[in-house]
Amino acid sequence: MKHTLQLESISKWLPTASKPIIISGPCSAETEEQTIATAKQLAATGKVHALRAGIWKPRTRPGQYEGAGEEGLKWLIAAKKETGLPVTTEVANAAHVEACLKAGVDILWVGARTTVNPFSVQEVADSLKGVDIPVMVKNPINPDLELWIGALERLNKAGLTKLAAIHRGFSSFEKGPFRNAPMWDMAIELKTRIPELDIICDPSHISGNRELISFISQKALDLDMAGLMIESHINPDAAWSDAKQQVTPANLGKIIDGLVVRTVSSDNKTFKDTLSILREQIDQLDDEIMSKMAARMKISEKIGQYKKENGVTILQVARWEEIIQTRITLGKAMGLNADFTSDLLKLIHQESIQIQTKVMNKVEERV
Ligand SMILES: O=C(O)C(=O)C[C@]1(C(=O)O)C=C[C@@H](O)C=C1
Repeated sequence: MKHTLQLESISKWLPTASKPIIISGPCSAETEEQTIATAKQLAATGKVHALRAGIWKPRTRPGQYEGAGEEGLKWLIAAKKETGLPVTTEVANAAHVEACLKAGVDILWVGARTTVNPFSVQEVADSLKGVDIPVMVKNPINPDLELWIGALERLNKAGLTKLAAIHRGFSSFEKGPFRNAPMWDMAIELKTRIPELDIICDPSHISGNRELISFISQKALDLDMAGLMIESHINPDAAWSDAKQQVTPANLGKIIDGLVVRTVSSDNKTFKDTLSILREQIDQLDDEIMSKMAARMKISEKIGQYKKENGVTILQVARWEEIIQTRITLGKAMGLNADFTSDLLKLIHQESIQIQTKVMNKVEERV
């Protein structure tokens, strides 16, 4: 589906920010002192472009710290006055939006648990009609790209053009090394479909663990994301929410210093020439892969016809097992990753079955 969003890039609405844009601050604004002290230390690093803090916290189970509420907005604005940093917080309904606009919050974000619900997103969008404020939209907790895009569209339809997406990873029942599975292909697909949309990565929520923040951040920058939203706290271990994933402002500075910022292209002539030679080689190989693939499918079609005439089933589990095992071994010997070979073969098998299904169901024309 084609998506036409009217967008203004972050460089227009955070003019002081150079790539990567860094948004940082505590998971939750806990007290006025903690909010202002964190903001001051962040500003002192000279590396942060906006201050974040959660005021209303959607928690999985009741009984956890659910945020300071409207009172916290005052602390955020006080921190802005002290540091000059624009401030941003999460909104989930019209009342939150109204309170933020009244207080003078600069940027809003819609959280993952809100993006999943079109009613809530619509409520936020409606309450922002006629207001010119940047809004960042976190991915929904479930890996549904259409829902993510749909939320951006709802806001865009309400007249908001200063939009960005935040990639914070996806919830899953199976627990992997990350708190939220990054599913990078989802962010890549979003960027491919809407190239003019800036994406900010939230390595704190993806990792759930401060040790992995550098790794995730670097990966995000190498996928050409516009910036990072990283949680920080003056005393992370004592944080009232998400303690394990927060870093001190000083450590945030170190993480940022350690990142390699690469550009999408280079003006270096040797680089350009070499890249174009290598790309030609890839074009050539892709041509060969495609024609081999087409030839393979033709044979599959013939097998389908032959099976049809002999009343034999399409699926041949033993043969397929044999193909998987031999090709994985072969691929490994050639330096190919076993998962890659297996995924590729699965796709080929699906298509092959599809082709044979068509053959089987084709009604022969009578002459
Ligand atoms: O060997 C066959 O019987 C085929 O139909 C070919 C093929 C394949 O594409 O390799 C397709 C379906 C079967 O499950 C197994 C293998």
